[in-house]
Amino acid sequence: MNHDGTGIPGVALPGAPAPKDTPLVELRRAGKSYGNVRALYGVDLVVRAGRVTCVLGDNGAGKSTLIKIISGLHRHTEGDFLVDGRPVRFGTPRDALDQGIAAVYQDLATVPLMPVWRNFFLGSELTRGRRPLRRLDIPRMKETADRELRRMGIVLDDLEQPVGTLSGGQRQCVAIARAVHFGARVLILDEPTAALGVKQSGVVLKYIAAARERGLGVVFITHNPHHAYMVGDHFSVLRLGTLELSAERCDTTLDQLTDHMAGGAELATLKHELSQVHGVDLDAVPEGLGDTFPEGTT
Ligand SMILES: Nc1ncnc2c1ncn2[C@@H]1O[C@H](COP(=O)(O)OP(=O)(O)OP(=O)(O)O)[C@@H](O)[C@H]1O
Repeated sequence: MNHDGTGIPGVALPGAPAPKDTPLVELRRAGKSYGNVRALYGVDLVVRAGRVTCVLGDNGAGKSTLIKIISGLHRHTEGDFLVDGRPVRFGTPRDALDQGIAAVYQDLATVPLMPVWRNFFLGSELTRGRRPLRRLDIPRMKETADRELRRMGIVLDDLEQPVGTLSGGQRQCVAIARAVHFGARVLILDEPTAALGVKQSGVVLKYIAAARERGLGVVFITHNPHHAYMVGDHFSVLRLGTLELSAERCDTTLDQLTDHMAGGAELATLKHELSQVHGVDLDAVPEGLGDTFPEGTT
């Protein structure tokens, strides 16, 4: 059941949003091994209502493993995983969705040639009438999609336009609004700004803030400390499967965050290597690697 009484299976009942700062999801000394590979260990993380928890880390740091545990794709092999203070062990992503935990992945799982409203309800279509005369309730789907997008502050000229014609940022925003509509109270965003330009990234960051304003607990996975710092309330930096930094916004600066991401020693090595290359202006190399190179190349 979803909250508009449409009987959509597998969608969490939202109820009243939890008060701000309520812990929704908690990992305590959690870890995951794939056979002999210890991808994650000793990780403490709290996702709170009305707050954005940023998870940063370089390639292979364990970010995907962490979100796969929370979203029910993988089971943790060490420590505890709690939802609303109760230990859980999800078998499938459906179990996570039933608890209101929704992940929005980079590839978004949309059908590019289908209209926006149709993608909004993909897999959870509204119907009217009884079998064998049951059919899609197109007017209600269009009206609901329009209303929900507007509630998130997303105004599209035409919901009939194929989702493939939207910009990457707009598509992310539609996916966020969709997850919120279907009862998400914990929203996991897997590098939503990774493939976007500056302006589009700004649009997505705005809707991350909008989700927080609606009381959701947001987990924002990113390589980019600048994007994290613009909206984050808490920062967890992973390195080689373990937490290198866990800090509240008031306890860390953007420079410190960037430094943790870059790794001071690695930056020094890189600067040394660059100094051997003709034509590189070393004075222009900023303090952090995250500044120096586009996402995904550091
Ligand atoms: N299915 C798997 N089997 C074995 N090892 C895995 C598996 N998935 C991940 N790993 C290993 O676990 C470690 C963490 O990987 P993970 O994908 O969680 O990192 P990440 O921070 O998401 O990296 P990226 O930003 O590149 O996606 C890596 O060493 C990776 O090789």
